[in-house]
Amino acid sequence: MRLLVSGGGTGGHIYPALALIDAVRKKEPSTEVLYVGTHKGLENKIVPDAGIPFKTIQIQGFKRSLSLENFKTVYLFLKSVRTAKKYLREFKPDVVVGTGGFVCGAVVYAAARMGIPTFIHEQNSVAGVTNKFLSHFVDKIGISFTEAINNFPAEKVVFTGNPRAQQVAGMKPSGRLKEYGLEPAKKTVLIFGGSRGARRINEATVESFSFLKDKSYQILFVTGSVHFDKIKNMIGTDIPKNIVVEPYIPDMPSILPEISCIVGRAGATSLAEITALGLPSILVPSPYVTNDHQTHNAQSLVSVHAAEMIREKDLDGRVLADTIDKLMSDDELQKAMGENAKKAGTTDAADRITKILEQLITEAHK
Ligand SMILES: CC(=O)N[C@H]1[C@@H](OP(=O)(O)OP(=O)(O)OC[C@H]2O[C@@H](n3ccc(=O)[nH]c3=O)[C@H](O)[C@@H]2O)O[C@H](CO)[C@@H](O)[C@@H]1O
Repeated sequence: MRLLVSGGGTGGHIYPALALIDAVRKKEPSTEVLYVGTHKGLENKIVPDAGIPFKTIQIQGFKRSLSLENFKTVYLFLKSVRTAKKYLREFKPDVVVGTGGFVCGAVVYAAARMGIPTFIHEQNSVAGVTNKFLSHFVDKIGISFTEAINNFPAEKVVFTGNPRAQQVAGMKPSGRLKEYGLEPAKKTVLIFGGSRGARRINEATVESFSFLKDKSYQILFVTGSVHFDKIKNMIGTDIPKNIVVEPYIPDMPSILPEISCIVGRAGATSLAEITALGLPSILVPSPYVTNDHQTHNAQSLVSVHAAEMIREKDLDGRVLADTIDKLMSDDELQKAMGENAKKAGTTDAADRITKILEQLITEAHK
């Protein structure tokens, strides 16, 4: 298969794409892949680091208010469609996949206009702007929450789940926590604010240190690369012995099976990982995302007693520490929440999507 994938900006759009590429390559080892992103998004580092051929186009998102910048956005969109068409003519993909973010808007739109089979994946319960736009042009749409069907032409929609879930499902503890100076034998709480980190979660975590410093469990606190220096300065040299602070974990799936509880945002790809492994979680949805979709994501787990939710407006060090401690002091509760999380997961998304791509290619050759 010749597979062109585009998606970017944040990890939540990139890791599902990489998981899908991984699955397609496992099934068809001769598959040729090209990934198209921007030089500004996280994909500019994550994709080349994964050894996947990578090309960039320049694009930017629309401002919600009427502004001169929007004229520049339209100009860049039309220019990026031309660049995308050039890449498509050179690479000659059998199928083009978009996993969200502005960049895939231009690439998937260009492919559809050229008559190449197209598929988009929506990770969230409420669709993003790019996927809503693209839904009018693509052949098929994979969703990860049944509610998302309302955002799209129903006849194109297939429930697939998130391919990242399949990648992490069944992974076993590997002892990797040792590399971060943690003790694999101890229970570990992982705190992180999505792929870019979250200022409020970081600040509340630093405030919670004084309440958590003498606990029997340990904490891996991941700040997000851009926040790391500031947080390190805020903490100073007085880091409690049971807490390790890191900017970013490049290979998150390898450490997740050793984690007892996750504290984080409610990004859809993080939730796919949490449910694939059956982990209890404490979720602080970002209030800054389109249509408050992270609260919807979080509620899907809270409603089945798989997660606790703290609204960002209610978050401080004391609330965070108390919520963590309540969960970490109750093995039965951890177990029950973990089991409920696992029941909520779908772990064959990559296989389902691979099958759809194969069908699209077969139909195109008829
Ligand atoms: C602010 C924003 O727009 N967030 C959106 C973004 O979140 P974001 O990019 O934060 O995505 P998610 O929380 O869904 O996923 C984060 C991904 O990054 C990985 N990771 C994270 C930290 C780290 O140190 N190492 C690492 O590998 C996680 O394992 C996970 O695979 O995309 C999601 C999926 O469309 C959306 O639901 C979110 O609302």
